[in-house]
Amino acid sequence: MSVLRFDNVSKQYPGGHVALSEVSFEVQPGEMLFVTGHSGAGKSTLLKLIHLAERPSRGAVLFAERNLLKVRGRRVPLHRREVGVVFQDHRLLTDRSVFENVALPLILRGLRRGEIGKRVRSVLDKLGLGARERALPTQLSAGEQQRVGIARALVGEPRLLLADEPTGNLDPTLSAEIMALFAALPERGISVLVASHDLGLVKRMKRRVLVLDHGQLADDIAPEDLADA
Ligand SMILES: Nc1ncnc2c1ncn2[C@@H]1O[C@H](COP(=O)(O)OP(=O)(O)OP(=O)(O)O)[C@@H](O)[C@H]1O
Repeated sequence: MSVLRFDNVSKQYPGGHVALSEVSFEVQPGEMLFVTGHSGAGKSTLLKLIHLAERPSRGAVLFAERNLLKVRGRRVPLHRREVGVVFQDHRLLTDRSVFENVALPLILRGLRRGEIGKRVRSVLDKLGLGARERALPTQLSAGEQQRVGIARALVGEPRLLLADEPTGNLDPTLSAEIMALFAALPERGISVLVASHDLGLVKRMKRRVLVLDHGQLADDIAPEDLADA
């Protein structure tokens, strides 16, 4: 069973701009892949359709065989529990501590305090942030801030992690560290889909790459074919 399937998905924004055109692909559980392409190619739009920030104009997006068109109203938050999202600007609450930022998704779910503490500390430890739980985001380095964003996306134990230009603000060393964190997730059964326009970084990771060109899926490159791409 695939974790994600796009069946001939098109997205036309109000105003007429076609951001995605008849895109089809499938992602298996525990697979890590990239989506790349020029600015405006449709990378962010593709991710938005998966976490239901946008809806397709035509075609179907299936998550664990569930057609997301049928996910409406109160079911949207339930769907989002299964999909963690990491943004380039990490979108942390600046007046809340690292612990509180990461705890937020679990508080919204109504989990008990003890359970929240256990889960938040476990994910902070895994990401090397155990000693920083009381810090405010502004007291952290850029790489640490991004790791807090990743911790918040992972604390709910999603099936799929989406990351939109997650290393856009980081230097090459920190980018490589963040990518190594992502690359370790598939062995925990978490699929990872990363949007990035950084071709060098994408190639170094030696994973499957979807290439978007003006909204069309121009290529779907297997890791073994990457050197020739
Ligand atoms: N809300 C919107 N309304 C209208 N057009 C939009 C909207 N969001 C995106 N677009 C357009 O859709 C196209 C695809 O945008 P998208 O953000 O998906 O591209 P991208 O590949 O992520 O680009 P970038 O690398 O610059 O972030 C662009 O031409 C963009 O201007």
